[in-house]
Amino acid sequence: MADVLRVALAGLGTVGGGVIRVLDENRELIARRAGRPIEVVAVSARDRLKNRGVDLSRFAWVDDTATLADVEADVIVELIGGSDGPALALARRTLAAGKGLVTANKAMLAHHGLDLARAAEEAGTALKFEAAVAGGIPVIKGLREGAAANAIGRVYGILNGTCNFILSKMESEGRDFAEVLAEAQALGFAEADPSFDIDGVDAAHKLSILASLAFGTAPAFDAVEISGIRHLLAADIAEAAALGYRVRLIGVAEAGASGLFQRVHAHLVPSDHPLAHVTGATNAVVAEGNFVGRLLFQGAGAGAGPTASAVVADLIDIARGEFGPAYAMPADALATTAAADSGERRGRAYLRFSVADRVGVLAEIAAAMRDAGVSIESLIQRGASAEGSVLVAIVTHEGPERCVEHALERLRGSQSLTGEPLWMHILA
Ligand SMILES: NC(=O)c1ccc[n+]([C@@H]2O[C@H](COP(=O)([O-])OP(=O)(O)OC[C@H]3O[C@@H](n4cnc5c(N)ncnc54)[C@H](O)[C@@H]3O)[C@@H](O)[C@H]2O)c1
Ligand SMILES: N[C@@H](CCO)C(=O)O
Ligand code: NA
Repeated sequence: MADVLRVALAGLGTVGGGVIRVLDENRELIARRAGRPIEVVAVSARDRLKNRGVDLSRFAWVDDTATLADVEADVIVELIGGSDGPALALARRTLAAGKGLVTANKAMLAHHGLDLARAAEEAGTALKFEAAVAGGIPVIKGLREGAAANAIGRVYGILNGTCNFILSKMESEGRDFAEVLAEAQALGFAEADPSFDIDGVDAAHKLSILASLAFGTAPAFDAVEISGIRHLLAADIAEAAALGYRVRLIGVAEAGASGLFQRVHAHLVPSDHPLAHVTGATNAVVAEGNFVGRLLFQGAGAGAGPTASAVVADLIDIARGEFGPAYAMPADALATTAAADSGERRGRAYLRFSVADRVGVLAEIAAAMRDAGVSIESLIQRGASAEGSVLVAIVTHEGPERCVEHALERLRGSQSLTGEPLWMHILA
């Protein structure tokens, strides 16, 4: 083993800048823990002249990011982002050259993780991605190593800091979604395309990685049912609070009778559940193991310091020679599992309708529920808006989700509805 672990770094933005700061500030400690110093030898980003507040003059600069894979380094750290394009080109070239790859890029892993894992195995090198899921929280290590003895029944959690920040602000300040979004973007943890955050795609990228580790299955991003928080109103959050719940965007993966079920959706979380108390950009992941019981991982899911902390932890593992297959078992041993039929799902639902304020509307909604076999637990109707609409919020008893779908189909096109109904699941 060489005396030094040589690192080349692609991408010098929020996370890349953070990695240089962590390696500088904790240099001695990291060298002692890793058994040898970890040295950045070369860097690459789009703009060489940009002031990043760190001294880059000590590193070789590489203009063409893909060729960073060819420099004399042991590990390439990819912090550019994007599922394809320069990040993927660099990742493939790095592994083909037999060098280790550390990445925070959940979009790339969700789409190409299996191929990259195979390439790493063929080359006998490391592919590590602790920073890609829940930033600084060691949840990849937790599932891959700490919980490795368990069959996992379900893994779920708050996987997107931007959405959780928005939902907590809506909750504490009673403001609507659009007002809070700009504030979240200004904080630097939103994705380059913030629709990835608010439409649930980023959380789905992360969920597909967690599910693979938890269930020993090939990552299956296309099988994740995805919806986001764009259509939530401050009134939904207030209704949820009145009913004893908080609203959180939850990614959940669960082994079902017909296959693996994966969904990202706004949920009502009972206010005594640990996830109800996770506020701001914090992330939290729960894993239910058959021997260890319920594990809760919680902490900073985004931001320069926490995310860089996870990147450097991966580098320390590689410096120690401690790495195995990327997904905890060889890529060819990962099962290809069918997506569970969502029609099998049972649960309780929160349904919100914007309706015209006139006679018979409530009866029409109640009839659609009755005819579809949905049992209503509670129903609240609240005040008229300027446009003469009122909000009707319904909580159902537990039952098949398919029945709720049928009820909503019956109401589609109804003159009584003044907007699209909103459906949130209630976390069990
Ligand atoms: N910011 C976070 O909190 C966070 C948390 C977890 C994971 N991530 C992931 O980490 C990665 C980096 O995120 P970030 O927030 O640091 O992004 P960023 O936009 O702050 O930085 C991106 C860097 O990549 C460089 N870059 C962009 N396109 C390039 C190209 N074509 N060629 C060469 N360099 C290019 C930019 O110059 C910049 O230095 C992404 O995959 C992101 O999803 C970010
Ligand atoms: N955009 C992501 C960054 C961390 O992956 C978030 O808001 O959680
Ligand atoms: Na992590």
